[in-house]
Amino acid sequence: MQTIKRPVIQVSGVRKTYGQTVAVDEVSFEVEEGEIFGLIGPNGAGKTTTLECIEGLHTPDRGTISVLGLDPFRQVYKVQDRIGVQLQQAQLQKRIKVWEAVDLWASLYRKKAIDAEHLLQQLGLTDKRNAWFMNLSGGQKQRLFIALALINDPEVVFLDELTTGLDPQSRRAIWDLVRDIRDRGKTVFLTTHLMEEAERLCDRVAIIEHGRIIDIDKPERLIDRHCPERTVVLATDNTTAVAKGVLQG
Ligand SMILES: Nc1ncnc2c1ncn2[C@@H]1O[C@H](COP(=O)(O)OP(=O)(O)OP(=O)(O)O)[C@@H](O)[C@H]1O
Repeated sequence: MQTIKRPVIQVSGVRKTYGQTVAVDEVSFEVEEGEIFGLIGPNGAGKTTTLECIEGLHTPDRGTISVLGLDPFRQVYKVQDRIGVQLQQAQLQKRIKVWEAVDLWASLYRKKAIDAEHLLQQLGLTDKRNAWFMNLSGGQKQRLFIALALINDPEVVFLDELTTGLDPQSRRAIWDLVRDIRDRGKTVFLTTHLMEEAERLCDRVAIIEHGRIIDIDKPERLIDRHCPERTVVLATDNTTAVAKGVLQG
């Protein structure tokens, strides 16, 4: 018997503009409990704007968003307790130590945080607990961001361009960690511009271009439809092959 999964994120007819710029328009999709859902598109397509509307950081001009049955903008505190959000590099001080960052983040939540030492161990950061943030490698920084996003034991985790700039080995290590998060029953929503990342990691993917969703499906079906030749080109960071067609237009 097939289990019916409940949608944990519902986005319906969302439009968001910045002055004259229409960042996203008529965006609709649902993310099911326990899946890794990817939003893929080229630079400027509207990925971050969509993500930030779902996180409650922006209010859409039009349309509705529900996260775990709550309005992420009006019920921001209730939602924040139940979601984990990946930070961007510039949001951590250079001279904060790994354990201090984890301790600080744990203190921001009303509910009891999960065991920080265990979390650092799971993410391979125990040896780095006394290191300054600025002295971590790119992959270690991203692992720390994942640790911070998991500190409140969230039901839904949001990751924005998590592996951009990482070498292939670090990227694969991060993918394993993201799969672990899903396998522990959490829902993951991520943005990427790498088709390879979407293909290897995501259960379902939405393609966004010029602010509009053009297709949603399992990655292998999207590749069949949108890049049947599977022509590959080098991505902007020169490390990963991406499928032409989806990202190159
Ligand atoms: N705060 C802002 N003010 C004005 N325009 C913005 C703002 N944020 C985003 N935009 C514009 O909205 C559009 C969508 O941007 P967004 O950052 O959502 O795209 P993206 O797909 O995440 O791009 P990237 O992959 O480069 O991060 C772009 O044209 C961008 O220039």
